[in-house]
Amino acid sequence: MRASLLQVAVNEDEPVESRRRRVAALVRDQAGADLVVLPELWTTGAFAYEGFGAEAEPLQGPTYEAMAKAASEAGVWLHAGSVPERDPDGTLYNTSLVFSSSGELAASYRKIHRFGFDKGEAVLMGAGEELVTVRLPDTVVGVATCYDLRFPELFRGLVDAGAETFVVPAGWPERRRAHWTLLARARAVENQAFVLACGTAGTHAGVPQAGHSVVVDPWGEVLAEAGPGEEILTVDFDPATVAGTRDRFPALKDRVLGLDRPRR
Ligand SMILES: O=C(O)CCC(=O)C(=O)O
Repeated sequence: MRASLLQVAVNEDEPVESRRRRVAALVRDQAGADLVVLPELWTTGAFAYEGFGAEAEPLQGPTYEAMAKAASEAGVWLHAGSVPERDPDGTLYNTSLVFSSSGELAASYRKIHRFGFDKGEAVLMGAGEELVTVRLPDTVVGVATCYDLRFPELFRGLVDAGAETFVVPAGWPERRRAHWTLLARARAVENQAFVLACGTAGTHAGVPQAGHSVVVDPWGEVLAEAGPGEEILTVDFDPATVAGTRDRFPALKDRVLGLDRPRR
């Protein structure tokens, strides 16, 4: 299976509509890949909180339209990263969109763990409540977004729902880059799954982005890692490795369930 992670540069000097057109062209260039992955909030920038309201879209908004078309033109499955979605009730969500190779919406995921503590996304956006997996021709993908990477129980939930490959779009900041790589590898090892973690490059709202998108195999080995700038990271991997690893080293079978709840 061939995946291309598009580590898009998100800088404020590029208008959102230009970036949308540029990214659609990059997706179209990936014909031949099985899966293309975009980062979190690549239209607005994950830290450009002030723009969330103005740039928010209905689910089937301009980014949805452009990405559905690009996926079908390239004939690739596309995890189109996330958009600031405005629900009909007015609530904003950080929503990921996954399209099939014919451009149908296969899944959408509203980010569960919102980042910012008492500001930014954490106060401006609603929290998703549903775990999302999506069956691709060669693997079952579990979807998570950026800050979600810090919450292993979410990934265990995705494993229980059948996930073999985690796709994690992000807008991870440079200042915590060491955590990004470490957590991507940890989620891969503990769940014996592939992790495809796609961040942004550039600087927006004064926050330099980490780049360094990474693909990790179920043994925790880094198969490919991007540098800091805009880059297309292409990797070939065999999803059957997941079942092989889980058979040969069946640690997931030794789980003791319910330890995340206090016991009497
Ligand atoms: O957890 C982190 O360090 C970064 C998270 C983040 O930037 C986000 O979720 O947007």
